[in-house]
Amino acid sequence: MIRGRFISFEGIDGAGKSTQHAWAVDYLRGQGHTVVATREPGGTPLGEKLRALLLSEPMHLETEALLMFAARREHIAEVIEPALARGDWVVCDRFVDASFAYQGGGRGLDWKKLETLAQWVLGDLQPDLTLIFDAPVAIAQQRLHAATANPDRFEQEQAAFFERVRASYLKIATENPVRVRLIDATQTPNHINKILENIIATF
Ligand SMILES: Nc1ncnc2c1ncn2[C@@H]1O[C@H](COP(=O)(O)OP(=O)(O)OP(=O)(O)O)[C@@H](O)[C@H]1O
Ligand SMILES: Cc1cn([C@H]2C[C@H](O)[C@@H](COP(=O)(O)O)O2)c(=O)[nH]c1=O
Repeated sequence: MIRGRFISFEGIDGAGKSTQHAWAVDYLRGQGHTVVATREPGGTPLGEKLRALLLSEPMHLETEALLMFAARREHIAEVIEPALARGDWVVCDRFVDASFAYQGGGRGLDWKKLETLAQWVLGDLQPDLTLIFDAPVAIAQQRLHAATANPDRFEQEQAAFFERVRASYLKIATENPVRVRLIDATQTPNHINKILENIIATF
């Protein structure tokens, strides 16, 4: 059995990542692939319970990081690894880069602690392809405010927090030029669909 493929979608809140994630799942299914559409934090019954806590309850930044990785451990064991072993495509709305960008960049948690957690929880697992949807914070916040009546704990953060998260995503893109593709998310959804089609066809 040929191992499946693993694609993660990343970006600051409101950049338009979930819109493109939904489109890519439909597109890949239309191409005849068996696709597991999933997300983080979440993707398993336990992970979704942790997600509800993470998005609503105030907590220490290290507790936040540990819960993100606890949800991820469950997700990898229960969903991601079995799907890849079956030969399926895993298309995940956020993965480990979000921990570096949000808990590391946004909250200021020591990058080395995150690397230790990532080594423990992921081992050698990495997405085959990561799409980072990049937009200026002001544009992302405008989109978010237009779309969201009840912002969650992360969405309520100030612009300066998202500037740090965005800078971390840009650093991750620069440091991982093979795995990561940076996408200008200020373009129209249709234009971005075409860019994704090209990337998926050639990766
Ligand atoms: N390319 C785009 N141009 C204009 N508006 C967009 C674009 N992509 C998405 N939107 C709109 O912006 C809003 C946020 O989109 P979406 O939920 O995909 O963002 P997100 O990055 O996944 O945010 P979050 O991480 O908070 O879920 C939605 O109303 C969506 O319709
Ligand atoms: C995986 C992961 C996520 N987050 C944050 C980023 C977002 O604000 C929320 C998830 O909400 P979304 O609507 O699904 O984008 O969680 C994080 O801080 N760290 C992580 O590892």
